[in-house]
Amino acid sequence: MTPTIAVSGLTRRYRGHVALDDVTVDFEDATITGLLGRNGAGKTTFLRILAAQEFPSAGDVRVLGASPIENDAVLRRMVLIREDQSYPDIRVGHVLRAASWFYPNWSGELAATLLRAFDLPAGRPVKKLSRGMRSAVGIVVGLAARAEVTLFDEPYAGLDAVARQIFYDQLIADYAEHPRTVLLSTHLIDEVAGLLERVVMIDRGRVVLDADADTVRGATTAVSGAVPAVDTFAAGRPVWDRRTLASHASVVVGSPLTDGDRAWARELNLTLTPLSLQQAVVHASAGAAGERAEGSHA
Ligand SMILES: Nc1ncnc2c1ncn2[C@@H]1O[C@H](COP(=O)(O)OP(=O)(O)OP(=O)(O)O)[C@@H](O)[C@H]1O
Repeated sequence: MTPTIAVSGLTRRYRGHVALDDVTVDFEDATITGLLGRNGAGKTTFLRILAAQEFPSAGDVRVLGASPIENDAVLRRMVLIREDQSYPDIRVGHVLRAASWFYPNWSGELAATLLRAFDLPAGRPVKKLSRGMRSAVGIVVGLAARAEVTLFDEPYAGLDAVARQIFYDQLIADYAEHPRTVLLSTHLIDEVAGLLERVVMIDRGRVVLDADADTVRGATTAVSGAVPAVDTFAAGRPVWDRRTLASHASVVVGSPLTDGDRAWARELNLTLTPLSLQQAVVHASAGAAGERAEGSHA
């Protein structure tokens, strides 16, 4: 089956700087993927290229089977909501009406529900809204568009914790009824961990981790105890972090543990602590980057 988004060899250079470096990645239909990475990693550039708001220096991008560039038929089936989304000087209700004309799957009912949930005044000019309220308008458009490809780039600037939870709840509820390909770029990994089915981490323009979210979670465990016991247990496993304090050691093991491993850890008096998705992703990407560096030296 053709993937909803197919990216191959994508590179984006800005003068001397490489923002995306030979990225090859696919996204299937009906998946919520977290697009993760540090500041300046290349996430926004990647999403903007998918939405044809930015152009590749090299490589190929297909969205819904075609190039999105100047392709109205594709662009109407995708939505990109950005953190710094700007709107013309019109009222909230007009923004929603314009969006309803553009997006063929637009749900007026969902837009009305979201407007109420975020307590947004339809008659107020967007320019007079607070920063968080402006973000909420973006989220209303992004969800009510029900676009087959839904891209959110850190969409919650200024949104308080309650409003962010409304966003997550509404996204998951509407996605359950109308599955689509969702990419969510975020730094709040643990906050969205429950939503994510897949994580793709970009580091300095390259994909350093692409995995099922549950696999990443299940594959990373902190193991701590007496130094010799920890070292015995960790021998032969991928170790992504190691700290020692006097006779105590703590390592992050980056491979899944079997029941036998757990029983052995108990015998060795070790403490096993599963990592949160955020911690797991940080270690997994550092591990992957390390392997990449070793590979390049080989
Ligand atoms: N128009 C541009 N001109 C020059 N450099 C750019 C341009 N747009 C992006 N870059 C550079 O490309 C790199 C990737 O930027 P990008 O905005 O994609 O990162 P990001 O992962 O979204 O970061 P953040 O999490 O901080 O939003 C950065 O080094 C940035 O400075």
